Amino acid sequence: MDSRPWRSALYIPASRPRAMEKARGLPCDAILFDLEDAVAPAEKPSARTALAQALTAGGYGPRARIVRINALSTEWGAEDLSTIAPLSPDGLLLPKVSAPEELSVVAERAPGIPLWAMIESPAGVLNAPAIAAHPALAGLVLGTNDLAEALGATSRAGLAHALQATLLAGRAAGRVVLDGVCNAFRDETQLRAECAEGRAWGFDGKTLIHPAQIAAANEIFGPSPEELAHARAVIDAHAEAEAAGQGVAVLEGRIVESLHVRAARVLLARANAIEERGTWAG
Ligand SMILES: CC(C)(COP(=O)(O)OP(=O)(O)OC[C@H]1O[C@@H](n2cnc3c(N)ncnc32)[C@H](O)[C@@H]1OP(=O)(O)O)[C@@H](O)C(=O)NCCC(=O)NCCSC(=O)C[C@H](O)C(=O)O
Ligand SMILES: [Mg+2]
Repeated sequence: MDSRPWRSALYIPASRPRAMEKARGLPCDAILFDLEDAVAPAEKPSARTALAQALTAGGYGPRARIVRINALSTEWGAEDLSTIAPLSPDGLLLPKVSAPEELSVVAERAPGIPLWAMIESPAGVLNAPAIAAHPALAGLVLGTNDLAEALGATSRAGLAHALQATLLAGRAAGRVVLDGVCNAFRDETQLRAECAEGRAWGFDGKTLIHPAQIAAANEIFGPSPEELAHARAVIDAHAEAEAAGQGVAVLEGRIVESLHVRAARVLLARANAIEERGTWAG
């Protein structure tokens, strides 16, 4: 079982060297180095070079280093791929994926590198099951800004069906699925509400745009002390029932079956993986 946490995935425009430097000390689970929409056309070549230097220099510790390249249909995509793939990032994030064939083209040119797909168009959502099932795919990332524009949605509620359909597709294929960003990066209340909703729906974590958003995402997508205590109690109660020859236990007025024990073990394993990250020093 892979217990790697994905609570917080921070976008960093590769055109911001100070931000790429700062990320070496930030407690996010993943860094999404961006060569796409956060980088202006005139800055694309210099951002690509700066990112290659940052990846070569290293120092990102246990944070997953995922690079969002420009689509291969753009004038920058091919060079992004040929520059970044040899540096063995932990993943390549492809924007605006609408069909699994787009993954195959990249997988052929970057064999062995896990691919991530941004689902941020109506076609992407409708084809999410086939995209999620692609053998090179590690995870799906919701692009709620592009999706809202394409759908004409003016609230997160208007995106709910698309978000949940993507989550369903990702889960059916056993992939990591990350929620979209909260644009109001100084609004802690809105961020916490989105994180709580995303976690309740089943997302593994949230994509972020500012370091100030990391703590809330880590807290809300990570197991709470109460959840951990409950998980241990579930395991103990089930073990006691089993020792007494019963298949089902009762804890605090609720039944506990083996599926609850499985879920409790997953939670404890994730908590251990988070703890093992220790101090987050580079
Ligand atoms: C939103 C920002 C432009 C704000 O930047 P700024 O005004 O510089 O913020 P601060 O002054 O508060 O910064 C404080 C310090 O934090 C560092 N910083 C800021 N942002 C980041 C970051 N993302 N990663 C790492 N470090 C960061 C600053 O350098 C300051 O450091 P220090 O010098 O030590 O004080 C900016 O946050 C930003 O550019 N964010 C990322 C925007 C982005 O990537 N957007 C694209 C992805 S969102 C998207 O498109 C998803 C999807 O495709 C969709 O369709 O939805
Ligand atoms: Mg987008």
